[in-house]
Amino acid sequence: MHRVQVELGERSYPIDIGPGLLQQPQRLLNHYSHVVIISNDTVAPLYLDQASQLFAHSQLQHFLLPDGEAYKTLEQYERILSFLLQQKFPRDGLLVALGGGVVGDITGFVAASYQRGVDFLQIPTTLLAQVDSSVGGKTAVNHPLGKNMIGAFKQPQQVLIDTLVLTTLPAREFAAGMAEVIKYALIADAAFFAYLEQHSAALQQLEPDALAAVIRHCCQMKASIVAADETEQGNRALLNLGHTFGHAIEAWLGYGNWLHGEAVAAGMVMAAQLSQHRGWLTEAEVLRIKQLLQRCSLPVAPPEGMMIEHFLPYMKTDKKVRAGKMRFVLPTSFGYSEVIDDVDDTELVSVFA
Ligand SMILES: NC(=O)c1ccc[n+]([C@@H]2O[C@H](COP(=O)([O-])OP(=O)(O)OC[C@H]3O[C@@H](n4cnc5c(N)ncnc54)[C@H](O)[C@@H]3O)[C@@H](O)[C@H]2O)c1
Ligand SMILES: O=C(O)C(=O)C[C@@H](O)[C@H](O)[C@H](O)COP(=O)(O)O
Ligand SMILES: [Zn+2]
Repeated sequence: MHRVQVELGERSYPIDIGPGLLQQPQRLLNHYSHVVIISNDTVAPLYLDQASQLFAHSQLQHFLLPDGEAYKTLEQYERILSFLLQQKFPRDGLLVALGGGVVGDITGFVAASYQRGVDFLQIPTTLLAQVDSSVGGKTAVNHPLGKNMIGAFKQPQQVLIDTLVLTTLPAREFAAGMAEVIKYALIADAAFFAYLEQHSAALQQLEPDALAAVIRHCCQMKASIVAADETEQGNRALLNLGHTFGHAIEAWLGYGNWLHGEAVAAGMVMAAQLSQHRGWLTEAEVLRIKQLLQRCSLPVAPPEGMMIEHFLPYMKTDKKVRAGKMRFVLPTSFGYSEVIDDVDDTELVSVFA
């Protein structure tokens, strides 16, 4: 087992990574008298029994959401709150998110707000959730007018990553997780990009050593970024590479039509093309990015029919907007990205017309 620590003073917590952790109750740091596991109707039949064994000494209940990004909504958030209130769930209880990023984000937001905050544990079951969404405390639900627009920062008490659960993950979902993995390489780690080029086939075959190494590396990178900037006042925004475009794609198509990771993949290519336009990346470097994404079965262009005028309304309400100006995370060299605030509509139209 590997442990990565997120250093946030009194809100610090460990991320434990290894095969079979769902069957190791001794890994749990804290014990609670009341526990509610929140999952969905795809993950629960696979892993709810195992996860329940972790809490054999607690009063345990579960709540299942319908599966999908389309249900990361205020309506489902309210359903969970009503359940907790009906069950008289106490303020010193523990909520457990068992699932992918959708379950994690909505459970985290409930944990941030139920009785002004209760403890929660992340048990991420997708690659995307294991390398990204379960770490760092961003929680949210979507709104038709914008992605993740309603939420809070709320750190979990612990993140428990059982790498064996990835054996049941559909290939398309694994690919979506690879988009966030490649994102870390483009933010700050060209050597990691080269590693991914060499190991993308092994990763898709779930080769245990490569998989554990990649999950650990991404968690370490995210833990460092979050420890330095918990609430995104500065460099945490780098984790948004590809998301300014990607979130627009998800919202414009209707949540769930493209997976989050797929939208981020296309968004990272758009960001790279903007960098090429500015002379920060060469054509060959943009091609290298596209080729790795394609080798991971990810899209490298926006959806058919989506033009820059469809992106702009969403991008103008992006959470990175400051003083009315859009800000973009762009690679300023290969394997290094920065937040850029002087991109205007004219440049976007000229690059993506
Ligand atoms: N909070 C953050 O920092 C952060 C970071 C990245 C993404 N996100 C959010 O995460 C969400 C995407 O997460 P996701 O990609 O995990 O999608 P998801 O939660 O929808 O899960 C993907 C699919 O896989 C299924 N599934 C989950 N685990 C499985 C398993 N082990 N075996 C079989 N099926 C399994 C799910 O039921 C679902 O159908 C988006 O809403 C995105 O905005 C948040
Ligand atoms: O943790 C972060 O910070 C991220 O930006 C990680 C992203 O992968 C994630 O999709 C996040 O939810 C996007 O941030 P948002 O603030 O634009 O919702
Ligand atoms: Zn993301």
